[in-house]
Amino acid sequence: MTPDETAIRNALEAAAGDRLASFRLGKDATTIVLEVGGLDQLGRDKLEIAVRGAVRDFDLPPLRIAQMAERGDGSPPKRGPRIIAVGSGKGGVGKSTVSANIAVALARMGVKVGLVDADIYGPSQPRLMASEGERPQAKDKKLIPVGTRYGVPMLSMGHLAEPGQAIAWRGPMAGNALAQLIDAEWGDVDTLVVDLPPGTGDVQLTMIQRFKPDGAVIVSTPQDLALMDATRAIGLFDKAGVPVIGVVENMAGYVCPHCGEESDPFGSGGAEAAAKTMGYDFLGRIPLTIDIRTDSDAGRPPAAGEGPVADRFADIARQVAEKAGLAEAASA
Ligand SMILES: Nc1ncnc2c1ncn2[C@@H]1O[C@H](COP(=O)(O)OP(=O)(O)OP(=O)(O)O)[C@@H](O)[C@H]1O
Repeated sequence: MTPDETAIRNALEAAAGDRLASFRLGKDATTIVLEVGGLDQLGRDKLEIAVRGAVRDFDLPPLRIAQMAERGDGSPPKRGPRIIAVGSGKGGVGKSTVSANIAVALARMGVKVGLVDADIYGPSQPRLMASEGERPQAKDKKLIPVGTRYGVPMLSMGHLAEPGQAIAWRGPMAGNALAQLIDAEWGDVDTLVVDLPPGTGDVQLTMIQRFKPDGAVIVSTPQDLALMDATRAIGLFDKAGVPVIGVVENMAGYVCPHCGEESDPFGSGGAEAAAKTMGYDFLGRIPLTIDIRTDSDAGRPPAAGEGPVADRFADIARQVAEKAGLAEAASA
């Protein structure tokens, strides 16, 4: 395979995921076969558009795209655990903190949940879940998730990179590494909480299209700017046909470490109002507290403990479970 062909294949895989049945670069034609079983017409059209877009910048002989429906019965393709994606419009709003704590709270409810840190720019889950420095083993070319003391097996881009090394993933490379994290040996895990990279660019869109999350949770701070960004994040999931489970407002209200009084230096309620205006569910509000930061930095997710913050995460997780149909999974 020439290097060019590898690049084209990577781009195709990033766009089509396991829907790419075959690809052949001939002299007179570029033949791409897509597996479209279980997709409706709109889904098929979107897939083809994504594939055409992915190879647009390559100088190729004319494209010949064939669609085949091996699973012609309309059943969805066989896949692993269901995916709950956690996204945000911009960085630093606490998306990773909220993802980790939702996963821990779900595990406490009895959901068989795993955590994937897809944040290629700054993977922080190993620190949050006290699994820094772990290296996942592999079996039959599949990664085996790292166990954590919170009953949530996990995999992170941070586990794949050397500690302290900056990660400069290019799109297709990131897509392939992420695929390894999701398509891992998850055992009896039936739900994956996936902490997406912050923002709403192409990397995020490609990931969402490729891994087709079953639902999305949006994390936002109360500030206006963050809210506008959150709106963009919602738009991104809408565009990809991923149902938005709801919005979590983080860093809402400051809880004084001395007297426990809650004040609102950045305002609060903005995310709730915006979510409701747009017709999305509001899942809850997490205050800004020193304890959340210090405990998180020390690898102790507040949701694993007791107290008001743990209760709030439990409440958010309960709603996520209900809305994503995980409750039956937990009680089954
Ligand atoms: N409710 C909170 N109270 C206090 N500190 C918080 C809260 N939520 C998050 N933090 C702190 O804010 C910082 C950023 O949080 P986090 O890494 O979860 O954000 P993120 O949106 O995932 O960021 P990034 O874009 O870097 O991935 C961390 O130091 C975290 O401990």
